[in-house]
Amino acid sequence: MKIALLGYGKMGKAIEEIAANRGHEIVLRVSEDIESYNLKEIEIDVAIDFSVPKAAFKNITTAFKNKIPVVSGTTGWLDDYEKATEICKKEDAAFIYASNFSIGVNVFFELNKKLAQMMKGLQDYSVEIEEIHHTQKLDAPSGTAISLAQQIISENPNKKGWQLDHADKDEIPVHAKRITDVHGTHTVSYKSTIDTIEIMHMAHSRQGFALGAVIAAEWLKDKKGVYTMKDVLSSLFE
Ligand SMILES: NC(=O)C1=CN([C@@H]2O[C@H](COP(=O)(O)OP(=O)(O)OC[C@H]3O[C@@H](n4cnc5c(N)ncnc54)[C@H](O)[C@@H]3O)[C@@H](O)[C@H]2O)C=CC1
Ligand SMILES: O=C(O)C1=N[C@H](C(=O)O)C[C@H](O)C1
Repeated sequence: MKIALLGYGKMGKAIEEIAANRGHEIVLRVSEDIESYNLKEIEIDVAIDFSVPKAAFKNITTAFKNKIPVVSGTTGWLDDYEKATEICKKEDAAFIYASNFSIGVNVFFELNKKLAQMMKGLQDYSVEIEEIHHTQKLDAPSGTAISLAQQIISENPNKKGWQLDHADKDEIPVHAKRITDVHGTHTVSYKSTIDTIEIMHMAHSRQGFALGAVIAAEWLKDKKGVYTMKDVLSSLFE
């Protein structure tokens, strides 16, 4: 598979290594807007975008206009997600976005939904989310923490939204901490005066995110349409 890396930072480099181990070729490494490249001149099977919030939408939709399938893991640009999916469909391209490509986190997402279903009627418990990441991270809270909050909100009619730190009773407080060299730790806690129930995922490196993104790219390569990581991992969750 010929891969274009949109964003060649920490994740771009981790993906390069895993892609090479799986027999793929990196044909383009981009650290600026892809409008400055003539994509028609390069043979690309799939683009993998791990860049910066301000660049993601333009780079992803430029790839769609060149009929290149896109796997995107960039966080912090999701106000434009619906617009991106419309352009994908209009251009008959293919797209997977995930706030977290790690297979472990996708299992954690399923646990989070199940736990939220079980806890929604237990009014003595209050729910909160904590995420910890390295100090270079540009966005807060993390995309993964937002996904976790949205999953709880979908299951629990008493929760209408989320807020960083100080939340009203009908909102979920999300705490974002920045500590050197932490790859990504997410905890969902339900606390009462009697006890605490917690689920936690801790990434030990960037390998899990990178492997998940390459698996998603292999799965998406010959497809059209808009998908999620749950589609990619459907056989795991049957
Ligand atoms: N969905 C997931 O599983 C994961 C998502 N992420 C997200 O991926 C993104 C990148 O993370 P890192 O690699 O750690 O960040 P990084 O800061 O190491 O790399 C970002 C790269 O984007 C490049 N860039 C800047 N402007 C650009 C433009 N206009 N077009 C293309 N590239 C441009 C920068 O030169 C830099 O090399 C972040 O949004 C992060 O939250 C990170 C890990 C896992
Ligand atoms: O920036 C990171 O590093 C990460 N970002 C993603 C997020 O915002 O959820 C995923 C992972 O936690 C690492």
